[in-house]
Amino acid sequence: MIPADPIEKAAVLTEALPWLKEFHGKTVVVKYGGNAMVDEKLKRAFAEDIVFLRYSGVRVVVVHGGGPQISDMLGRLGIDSEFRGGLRVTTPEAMDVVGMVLVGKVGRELVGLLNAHGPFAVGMSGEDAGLFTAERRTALVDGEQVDIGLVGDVVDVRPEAVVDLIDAGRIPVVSTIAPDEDGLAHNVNADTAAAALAAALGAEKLVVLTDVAGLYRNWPDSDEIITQIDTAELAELLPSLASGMVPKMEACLRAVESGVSRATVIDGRVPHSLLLEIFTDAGIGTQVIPS
Ligand SMILES: Nc1ncnc2c1ncn2[C@@H]1O[C@H](COP(=O)(O)OP(=O)(O)O)[C@@H](O)[C@H]1O
Ligand SMILES: CC(=O)N[C@@H](CCC(=O)OP(=O)(O)O)C(=O)O
Repeated sequence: MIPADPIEKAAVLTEALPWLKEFHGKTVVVKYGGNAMVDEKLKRAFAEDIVFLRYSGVRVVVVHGGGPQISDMLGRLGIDSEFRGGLRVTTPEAMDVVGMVLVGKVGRELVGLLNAHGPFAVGMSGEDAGLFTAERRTALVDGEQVDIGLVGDVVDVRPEAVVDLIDAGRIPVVSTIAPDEDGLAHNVNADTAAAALAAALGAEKLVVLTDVAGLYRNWPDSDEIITQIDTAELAELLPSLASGMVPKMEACLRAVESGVSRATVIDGRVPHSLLLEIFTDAGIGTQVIPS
Protein backbone atom coordinates (compact mmCIF):
# COMPACT_ATOMS: atom_id res chain seq x y z
CA MET A 1 0.00 0.00 0.00
CA ILE A 2 1.33 3.46 -0.92
CA PRO A 3 1.60 5.54 2.28
CA ALA A 4 -0.83 8.46 2.28
CA ASP A 5 0.57 11.93 1.98
CA PRO A 6 1.43 13.19 5.51
CA ILE A 7 -0.54 16.37 4.81
CA GLU A 8 -3.61 14.30 3.91
CA LYS A 9 -3.13 12.22 7.06
CA ALA A 10 -2.94 15.34 9.20
CA ALA A 11 -6.06 16.70 7.45
CA VAL A 12 -8.00 13.62 8.51
CA LEU A 13 -6.97 14.19 12.11
CA THR A 14 -7.68 17.93 12.11
CA GLU A 15 -11.09 17.33 10.51
CA ALA A 16 -11.94 15.48 13.71
CA LEU A 17 -11.13 18.47 15.95
CA PRO A 18 -14.48 20.30 15.81
CA TRP A 19 -16.26 17.01 16.47
CA LEU A 20 -13.96 16.17 19.38
CA LYS A 21 -14.84 19.58 20.83
CA GLU A 22 -18.54 19.02 20.23
CA PHE A 23 -18.80 15.55 21.74
CA HIS A 24 -16.24 15.73 24.57
CA GLY A 25 -18.12 15.20 27.84
CA LYS A 26 -21.39 14.48 25.99
CA THR A 27 -23.39 11.27 26.16
CA VAL A 28 -23.74 9.18 23.01
CA VAL A 29 -25.90 6.05 22.99
CA VAL A 30 -24.87 3.53 20.34
CA LYS A 31 -27.29 0.79 19.36
CA TYR A 32 -25.52 -2.18 17.80
CA GLY A 33 -27.96 -4.31 15.80
CA GLY A 34 -27.66 -8.07 15.56
CA ASN A 35 -27.54 -7.86 11.78
CA ALA A 36 -24.40 -5.72 11.96
CA MET A 37 -22.64 -8.27 14.19
CA VAL A 38 -22.15 -10.93 11.61
CA ASP A 39 -18.43 -10.88 11.06
CA GLU A 40 -15.56 -11.10 13.57
CA LYS A 41 -13.49 -8.34 11.94
CA LEU A 42 -16.47 -5.95 11.98
CA LYS A 43 -17.14 -6.71 15.63
CA ARG A 44 -13.53 -5.96 16.53
CA ALA A 45 -13.66 -2.71 14.52
CA PHE A 46 -16.86 -1.75 16.38
CA ALA A 47 -15.14 -2.38 19.73
CA GLU A 48 -12.20 -0.21 18.63
CA ASP A 49 -14.56 2.62 17.71
CA ILE A 50 -16.35 2.47 21.06
CA VAL A 51 -13.04 2.50 22.96
CA PHE A 52 -11.84 5.36 20.71
CA LEU A 53 -14.94 7.34 21.73
CA ARG A 54 -14.27 6.57 25.38
CA TYR A 55 -10.66 7.83 25.10
CA SER A 56 -11.98 10.94 23.30
CA GLY A 57 -13.92 11.84 26.41
CA VAL A 58 -17.32 10.83 25.03
CA ARG A 59 -19.68 9.33 27.60
CA VAL A 60 -20.55 6.29 25.53
CA VAL A 61 -23.20 3.65 26.23
CA VAL A 62 -23.79 0.55 24.10
CA VAL A 63 -27.25 -0.99 23.74
CA HIS A 64 -27.14 -4.18 21.72
CA GLY A 65 -29.62 -6.26 19.76
CA GLY A 66 -29.28 -9.84 18.66
CA GLY A 67 -32.38 -10.69 16.60
CA PRO A 68 -30.60 -13.07 14.17
CA GLN A 69 -28.73 -14.73 17.06
CA ILE A 70 -32.04 -15.30 18.93
CA SER A 71 -33.68 -16.70 15.78
CA ASP A 72 -30.73 -19.04 15.29
CA MET A 73 -30.95 -20.41 18.85
CA LEU A 74 -34.75 -20.75 18.71
CA GLY A 75 -34.34 -22.68 15.46
CA ARG A 76 -31.74 -24.98 16.97
CA LEU A 77 -34.07 -25.67 19.89
CA GLY A 78 -37.01 -26.30 17.55
CA ILE A 79 -39.03 -23.34 18.90
CA ASP A 80 -41.11 -21.50 16.30
CA SER A 81 -40.80 -17.74 16.07
CA GLU A 82 -42.28 -15.10 13.82
CA PHE A 83 -42.18 -11.30 13.56
CA ARG A 84 -45.23 -9.08 13.43
CA GLY A 85 -44.85 -5.37 12.76
CA GLY A 86 -41.07 -5.80 13.14
CA LEU A 87 -41.40 -7.35 16.63
CA ARG A 88 -40.87 -10.97 17.66
CA VAL A 89 -43.93 -12.83 18.90
CA THR A 90 -42.56 -13.98 22.26
CA THR A 91 -44.04 -16.96 24.11
CA PRO A 92 -42.82 -17.71 27.68
CA GLU A 93 -40.67 -20.49 26.21
CA ALA A 94 -39.15 -18.11 23.62
CA MET A 95 -38.63 -15.49 26.35
CA ASP A 96 -36.24 -17.82 28.20
CA VAL A 97 -34.18 -18.14 25.04
CA VAL A 98 -34.26 -14.37 24.37
CA GLY A 99 -32.83 -13.75 27.85
CA MET A 100 -30.17 -16.43 27.51
CA VAL A 101 -29.01 -15.24 24.10
CA LEU A 102 -29.06 -11.47 24.74
CA VAL A 103 -27.66 -11.40 28.27
CA GLY A 104 -25.67 -14.65 28.30
CA LYS A 105 -24.23 -14.69 24.82
CA VAL A 106 -24.35 -11.50 22.75
CA GLY A 107 -23.84 -9.15 25.70
CA ARG A 108 -20.97 -11.24 27.09
CA GLU A 109 -19.25 -11.36 23.71
CA LEU A 110 -19.38 -7.57 23.31
CA VAL A 111 -18.09 -7.04 26.84
CA GLY A 112 -15.18 -9.36 26.02
CA LEU A 113 -14.35 -7.55 22.77
CA LEU A 114 -14.36 -4.15 24.49
CA ASN A 115 -12.35 -5.38 27.44
CA ALA A 116 -9.58 -6.58 25.14
CA HIS A 117 -8.66 -2.85 25.24
CA GLY A 118 -8.80 -2.36 29.01
CA PRO A 119 -11.20 -2.90 31.92
CA PHE A 120 -13.97 -0.71 30.54
CA ALA A 121 -17.11 -2.64 29.68
CA VAL A 122 -19.70 -3.70 32.25
CA GLY A 123 -22.68 -5.70 31.02
CA MET A 124 -26.13 -5.13 32.43
CA SER A 125 -29.72 -5.80 31.46
CA GLY A 126 -32.88 -3.78 31.98
CA GLU A 127 -33.39 -5.86 35.11
CA ASP A 128 -30.26 -4.50 36.81
CA ALA A 129 -30.74 -1.70 39.35
CA GLY A 130 -34.25 -1.06 38.03
CA LEU A 131 -32.86 0.23 34.73
CA PHE A 132 -36.00 -0.40 32.66
CA THR A 133 -39.62 -1.05 33.55
CA ALA A 134 -41.64 -2.57 30.73
CA GLU A 135 -45.31 -2.63 29.93
CA ARG A 136 -46.71 -5.29 27.65
CA ARG A 137 -47.41 -3.92 24.19
CA THR A 138 -49.12 -4.98 21.00
CA ALA A 139 -47.96 -4.62 17.39
CA LEU A 140 -49.66 -2.66 14.63
CA VAL A 141 -50.36 -4.99 11.70
CA ASP A 142 -52.48 -3.78 8.77
CA GLY A 143 -54.00 -1.08 10.93
CA GLU A 144 -54.91 -3.47 13.75
CA GLN A 145 -53.30 -3.96 17.16
CA VAL A 146 -52.34 -7.62 17.60
CA ASP A 147 -51.11 -9.52 20.66
CA ILE A 148 -47.44 -10.56 20.36
CA GLY A 149 -46.91 -12.14 23.80
CA LEU A 150 -44.22 -11.09 26.27
CA VAL A 151 -43.07 -8.03 24.34
CA GLY A 152 -42.66 -4.81 26.24
CA ASP A 153 -42.35 -1.13 25.71
CA VAL A 154 -40.11 0.81 28.12
CA VAL A 155 -42.34 2.95 30.34
CA ASP A 156 -39.80 3.91 33.00
CA VAL A 157 -36.01 4.29 33.04
CA ARG A 158 -33.82 4.61 36.10
CA PRO A 159 -30.51 5.54 34.50
CA GLU A 160 -28.60 6.05 37.78
CA ALA A 161 -26.59 2.81 37.53
CA VAL A 162 -25.60 3.63 33.95
CA VAL A 163 -24.55 7.14 34.99
CA ASP A 164 -22.50 5.72 37.90
CA LEU A 165 -20.64 3.43 35.51
CA ILE A 166 -19.91 6.21 33.01
CA ASP A 167 -18.75 8.51 35.81
CA ALA A 168 -16.33 5.75 36.85
CA GLY A 169 -14.89 5.65 33.31
CA ARG A 170 -16.69 2.43 32.35
CA ILE A 171 -18.65 1.58 29.21
CA PRO A 172 -22.12 0.18 30.05
CA VAL A 173 -23.26 -2.55 27.65
CA VAL A 174 -27.02 -2.97 27.94
CA SER A 175 -29.10 -6.04 26.97
CA THR A 176 -32.75 -5.23 26.43
CA ILE A 177 -34.66 -7.54 28.75
CA ALA A 178 -37.01 -5.60 31.00
CA PRO A 179 -39.29 -6.61 33.88
CA ASP A 180 -42.85 -5.33 34.09
CA GLU A 181 -44.22 -3.93 37.38
CA ASP A 182 -44.68 -7.50 38.67
CA GLY A 183 -41.11 -8.47 37.79
CA LEU A 184 -42.09 -10.59 34.77
CA ALA A 185 -39.35 -10.37 32.12
CA HIS A 186 -40.35 -8.95 28.72
CA ASN A 187 -38.57 -8.88 25.39
CA VAL A 188 -37.91 -5.29 24.36
CA ASN A 189 -36.82 -4.37 20.85
CA ALA A 190 -33.29 -3.01 21.16
CA ASP A 191 -33.97 0.13 19.10
CA THR A 192 -36.88 0.97 21.41
CA ALA A 193 -34.76 0.44 24.52
CA ALA A 194 -31.83 2.46 23.14
CA ALA A 195 -34.14 5.40 22.41
CA ALA A 196 -35.68 5.30 25.89
CA LEU A 197 -32.23 5.20 27.48
CA ALA A 198 -30.88 8.01 25.27
CA ALA A 199 -33.83 10.18 26.27
CA ALA A 200 -33.46 9.40 29.99
CA LEU A 201 -29.71 10.15 29.88
CA GLY A 202 -30.28 13.43 28.00
CA ALA A 203 -27.92 12.07 25.34
CA GLU A 204 -26.54 14.34 22.66
CA LYS A 205 -26.92 11.66 20.06
CA LEU A 206 -28.35 8.22 19.37
CA VAL A 207 -26.49 6.23 16.70
CA VAL A 208 -28.13 3.06 15.37
CA LEU A 209 -25.92 0.60 13.47
CA THR A 210 -27.80 -1.69 11.14
CA ASP A 211 -27.34 -3.74 7.94
CA VAL A 212 -28.49 -1.18 5.37
CA ALA A 213 -26.96 2.14 4.33
CA GLY A 214 -29.76 4.10 6.00
CA LEU A 215 -33.45 4.76 5.54
CA TYR A 216 -34.47 4.22 1.93
CA ARG A 217 -37.27 6.18 0.34
CA ASN A 218 -39.70 3.74 -1.35
CA TRP A 219 -37.97 0.62 -0.04
CA PRO A 220 -37.36 -1.86 -1.69
CA ASP A 221 -38.07 -0.24 -5.07
CA SER A 222 -35.49 2.51 -5.02
CA ASP A 223 -31.93 2.96 -3.81
CA GLU A 224 -32.41 6.57 -2.72
CA ILE A 225 -31.21 7.06 0.85
CA ILE A 226 -32.80 9.82 2.91
CA THR A 227 -29.77 11.64 4.34
CA GLN A 228 -31.71 13.94 6.68
CA ILE A 229 -35.31 13.97 7.84
CA ASP A 230 -37.07 15.99 10.52
CA THR A 231 -39.46 14.53 13.07
CA ALA A 232 -42.61 15.87 11.37
CA GLU A 233 -41.65 14.32 8.02
CA LEU A 234 -40.63 11.07 9.71
CA ALA A 235 -43.94 10.81 11.60
CA GLU A 236 -45.70 11.07 8.23
CA LEU A 237 -43.45 8.44 6.63
CA LEU A 238 -43.65 5.95 9.53
CA PRO A 239 -46.90 4.15 8.54
CA SER A 240 -45.38 3.29 5.13
CA LEU A 241 -42.26 1.61 6.54
CA ALA A 242 -41.71 -2.15 6.67
CA SER A 243 -40.26 -4.82 8.96
CA GLY A 244 -37.28 -3.91 11.17
CA MET A 245 -37.32 -0.27 10.03
CA VAL A 246 -40.61 0.30 11.86
CA PRO A 247 -39.29 -0.02 15.45
CA LYS A 248 -35.98 1.54 14.36
CA MET A 249 -37.43 4.77 12.94
CA GLU A 250 -40.10 4.88 15.65
CA ALA A 251 -37.23 4.79 18.15
CA CYS A 252 -35.31 7.59 16.40
CA LEU A 253 -38.46 9.69 16.29
CA ARG A 254 -39.18 9.12 19.95
CA ALA A 255 -35.59 9.90 20.98
CA VAL A 256 -35.49 13.22 19.11
CA GLU A 257 -38.98 14.19 20.28
CA SER A 258 -37.76 13.50 23.83
CA GLY A 259 -34.85 15.93 23.56
CA VAL A 260 -31.98 13.91 22.04
CA SER A 261 -30.49 16.41 19.55
CA ARG A 262 -29.95 13.93 16.72
CA ALA A 263 -30.55 10.26 15.94
CA THR A 264 -28.68 8.61 13.08
CA VAL A 265 -29.10 5.25 11.38
CA ILE A 266 -25.81 4.10 9.84
CA ASP A 267 -24.44 1.09 7.97
CA GLY A 268 -22.86 -1.26 10.49
CA ARG A 269 -21.46 -3.38 7.65
CA VAL A 270 -18.93 -0.64 6.86
CA PRO A 271 -15.86 -1.03 9.11
CA HIS A 272 -15.47 1.95 11.47
CA SER A 273 -18.76 3.52 10.30
CA LEU A 274 -19.23 4.81 13.86
CA LEU A 275 -15.96 6.81 13.78
CA LEU A 276 -16.82 8.20 10.35
CA GLU A 277 -20.24 9.25 11.61
CA ILE A 278 -19.02 10.97 14.77
CA PHE A 279 -15.67 12.43 13.71
CA THR A 280 -15.93 13.41 10.04
CA ASP A 281 -17.74 16.29 8.33
CA ALA A 282 -19.55 14.07 5.86
CA GLY A 283 -21.36 11.83 8.30
CA ILE A 284 -23.19 8.87 6.78
CA GLY A 285 -26.60 7.21 6.80
CA THR A 286 -29.86 8.90 7.76
CA GLN A 287 -30.02 11.67 10.35
CA VAL A 288 -33.22 12.53 12.22
CA ILE A 289 -33.40 16.11 13.50
CA PRO A 290 -36.10 18.07 15.36
CA SER A 291 -38.63 19.85 13.13
N1 LIG B 1 -37.34 1.98 4.14
C1 LIG B 1 -36.40 1.11 4.50
N2 LIG B 1 -35.09 1.45 4.43
C2 LIG B 1 -34.13 0.58 4.79
N3 LIG B 1 -34.38 -0.68 5.25
C3 LIG B 1 -35.66 -1.10 5.36
C4 LIG B 1 -36.72 -0.22 4.99
N4 LIG B 1 -37.87 -0.89 5.20
C5 LIG B 1 -37.55 -2.09 5.68
N5 LIG B 1 -36.22 -2.25 5.79
C6 LIG B 1 -35.56 -3.46 6.33
O1 LIG B 1 -35.22 -3.22 7.70
C7 LIG B 1 -34.01 -3.93 7.98
C8 LIG B 1 -33.32 -3.35 9.23
O2 LIG B 1 -34.01 -3.73 10.40
P1 LIG B 1 -33.54 -4.98 11.30
O3 LIG B 1 -33.40 -6.19 10.42
O4 LIG B 1 -34.42 -5.07 12.47
O5 LIG B 1 -32.06 -4.54 11.69
P2 LIG B 1 -31.22 -4.59 13.07
O6 LIG B 1 -30.90 -6.01 13.36
O7 LIG B 1 -30.02 -3.78 12.74
O8 LIG B 1 -32.07 -3.96 14.14
C9 LIG B 1 -33.21 -3.78 6.71
O9 LIG B 1 -32.23 -4.78 6.55
C10 LIG B 1 -34.28 -3.87 5.63
O10 LIG B 1 -34.43 -5.21 5.23
C1 LIG C 1 -39.53 -7.57 20.63
C2 LIG C 1 -38.37 -7.90 19.75
O1 LIG C 1 -38.54 -8.03 18.54
N1 LIG C 1 -37.17 -8.04 20.34
C3 LIG C 1 -35.96 -8.34 19.65
C4 LIG C 1 -34.81 -8.12 20.60
C5 LIG C 1 -33.47 -8.12 19.94
C6 LIG C 1 -33.31 -6.99 18.93
O2 LIG C 1 -33.99 -5.98 18.91
O3 LIG C 1 -32.29 -7.22 18.04
P1 LIG C 1 -31.90 -6.42 16.71
O4 LIG C 1 -31.55 -5.05 17.13
O5 LIG C 1 -30.75 -7.20 16.22
O6 LIG C 1 -33.09 -6.46 15.78
C7 LIG C 1 -35.97 -9.83 19.16
O7 LIG C 1 -36.50 -10.68 19.84
O8 LIG C 1 -35.36 -10.07 18.10
